[in-house]
Amino acid sequence: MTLTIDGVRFSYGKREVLGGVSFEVDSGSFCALLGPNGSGKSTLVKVLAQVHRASGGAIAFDGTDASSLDRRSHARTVAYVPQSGEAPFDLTVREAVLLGRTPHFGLAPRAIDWQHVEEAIDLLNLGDLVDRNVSELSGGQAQRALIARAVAQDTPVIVLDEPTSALDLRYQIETLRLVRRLTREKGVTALIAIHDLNHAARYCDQIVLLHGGRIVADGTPEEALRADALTDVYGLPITVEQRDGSVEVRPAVDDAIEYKI
Ligand SMILES: Nc1ncnc2c1ncn2[C@@H]1O[C@H](COP(=O)(O)OP(=O)(O)OP(=O)(O)O)[C@@H](O)[C@H]1O
Repeated sequence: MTLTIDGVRFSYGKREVLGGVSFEVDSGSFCALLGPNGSGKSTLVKVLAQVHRASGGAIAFDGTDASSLDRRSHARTVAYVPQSGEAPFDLTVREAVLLGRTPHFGLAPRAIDWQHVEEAIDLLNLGDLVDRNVSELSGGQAQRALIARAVAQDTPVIVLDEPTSALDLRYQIETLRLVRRLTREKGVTALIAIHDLNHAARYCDQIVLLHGGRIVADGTPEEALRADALTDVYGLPITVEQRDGSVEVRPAVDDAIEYKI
């Protein structure tokens, strides 16, 4: 399913934080949304998840305007992985993952719903934790439960807000590989807000770079990750090299120079 974001604007009160954002993610593509703190990544992901309503522009799924979908149809189209602090705390892991199935069933979950739940639990390696309360989990375990909930939702589009921020290196890589697998094997269209430029370059097909609520680059990792643009956006010298078939981004920081935080 093609995701089209066309001139999306959003303001918190009077302060505009998305100033007309437009890009498209092809069906079955894995797109990284990059940009420094405060550039608008989470806000855009929340607009896509209908947590926030855009003040201008439009979002479409295969040409269907998102605003024409009711809540249930939207939830059958887009799964949202929020940041780990937003986990549903009063539930067990299994119950939290089952929440992902609520757009699909009526009064009670069916066998097919439990099948999706068990598959997602298995994929995220949560088998030992299923009966634990989400509030008792570590940040990374709770983050995996949120990802499992979105996987169980079994939607053609998935949007993830820094899903790897609380994960150790193994689970960062496994999560990125899992999302990429969903794109490759199930044709899911994925958009991930992420800070690690090298992980984005390695696992994603498309990079969208945001700065101050506007897009400054959009393309393949090779096209979008340019040293001059990154240096400008992140405010410190950055070099970009090709290594092992992937783009590698490195800060070229001179420790003698003071950078303002
Ligand atoms: N609930 C809110 N109320 C008011 N302003 C907000 C709110 N949430 C975010 N902002 C502001 O909107 C801007 C964009 O924030 P957003 O969280 O979308 O950025 P981000 O790129 O995801 O940042 P980070 O990398 O730090 O997570 C920031 O200036 C932020 O201060």
